[in-house]
Amino acid sequence: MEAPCPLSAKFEGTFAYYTVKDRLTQILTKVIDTVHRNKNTFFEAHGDEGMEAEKKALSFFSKLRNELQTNKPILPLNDEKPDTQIWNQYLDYQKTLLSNGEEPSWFRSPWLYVECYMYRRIQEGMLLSPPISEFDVFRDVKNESFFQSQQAMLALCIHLQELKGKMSSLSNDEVRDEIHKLLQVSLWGNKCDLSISGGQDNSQKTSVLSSLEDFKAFILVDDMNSLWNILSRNRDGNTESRTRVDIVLDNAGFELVTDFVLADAMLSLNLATEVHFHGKVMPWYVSDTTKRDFDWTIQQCLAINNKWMSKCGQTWKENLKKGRWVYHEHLFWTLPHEFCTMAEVAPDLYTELQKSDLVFFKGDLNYRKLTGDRKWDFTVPFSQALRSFHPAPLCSVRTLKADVQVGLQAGVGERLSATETDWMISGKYGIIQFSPAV
Ligand SMILES: O=P(O)(O)OC[C@H]1O[C@](O)(CO)[C@@H](O)[C@@H]1O
Ligand SMILES: [Mn+2]
Repeated sequence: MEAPCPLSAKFEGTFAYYTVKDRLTQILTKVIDTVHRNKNTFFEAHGDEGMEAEKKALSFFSKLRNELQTNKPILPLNDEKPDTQIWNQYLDYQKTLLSNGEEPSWFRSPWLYVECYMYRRIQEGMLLSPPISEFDVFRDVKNESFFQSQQAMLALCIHLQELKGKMSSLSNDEVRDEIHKLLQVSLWGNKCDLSISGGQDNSQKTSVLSSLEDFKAFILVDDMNSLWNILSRNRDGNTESRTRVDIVLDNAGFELVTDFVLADAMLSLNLATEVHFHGKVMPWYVSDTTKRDFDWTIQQCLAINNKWMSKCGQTWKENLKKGRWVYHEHLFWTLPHEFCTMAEVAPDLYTELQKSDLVFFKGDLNYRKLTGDRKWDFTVPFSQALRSFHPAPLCSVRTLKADVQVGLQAGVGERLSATETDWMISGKYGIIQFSPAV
């Protein structure tokens, strides 16, 4: 079967249209404010050169915002990074999809492409403004969101330490229930992204643990039992066996801490022997995790004046040191490509994922890339929408913030659409959706 067409702002009135029209502009405006607000920092670090660079970056971003608002053609990139050519080739490819000499543009091209492109252009703007090129324009909001959700993180860290304290006395069923709880925490942690909120505070203020039962009704696809079948193998099996779990990370802040807690529990409860994390090589979709965010978060937890949380930070640091946790970077995660092209575009990454026993894909954007961000029917099987992307058994853990969803039972999507117009974009609903390797 042919894949349906990609979502795009050319369909007026859709969420894609609204995102390109309003939310992306709002995010660019925030970027401009942030660069401006950091003027003194640039001056202190680089003197007049820093001031010049700030001006340069500001004029770049204002021009970019204008291109977006006036639906200008998508331009090739002008920097010299390992992915520059790939982006420019992708633009050429997008051109081949159009007829009548039409050019790829913000409101006509696929939403996934233009939205990713905006973040890559922000990166280009910084790269072309030395000496402030390394400045992460989203750093301040990411840090802020970490501090805003500290109470919720603390509750989680206490829960984890208590769990570890009693784990030797837990039955298999109890271990399963505990890991299912932490999976759900990691799912609802995905509500906290700063892209859907246009960069506004969207942090978790209360403990999610106590609300899990109430939230259960909002999990539209619950494949947790399939995950347990994989994870419990290590626990039942002989001590020689290895179980590698990969987590393709999404947002820093509260969500990242939920992922750390899940990863820690999987190791502690003997469900996994190693956890591999995959982060972004550049600031991405406002709150996505970069290496700096990853290290910074662990460091913050470690240094905090609270014994439960600092114990967590300490363990996580040791896990990294001992190779039980491994951090990976790959530029494929910040390309506009659907994941079904990974084997061709990034064969090394595909091979890496093939080594895994279970790959978690956190968040909405990963789901859009898994399914190609296309207008699939709600009941199309997940494995079909993946279109031959099957490096390993995989699982999407995502709250719905974009209008793409597959693998629902017949009638569910229609029933929700009839009663709640925003069910696909509000973040209220979630999925834990599994696909075995085929
Ligand atoms: O952090 P997540 O869960 O990938 O969400 C990113 C957000 O950005 C979008 O991709 C569009 O701005 C939404 O679909 C989603 O709300
Ligand atoms: Mn994100």
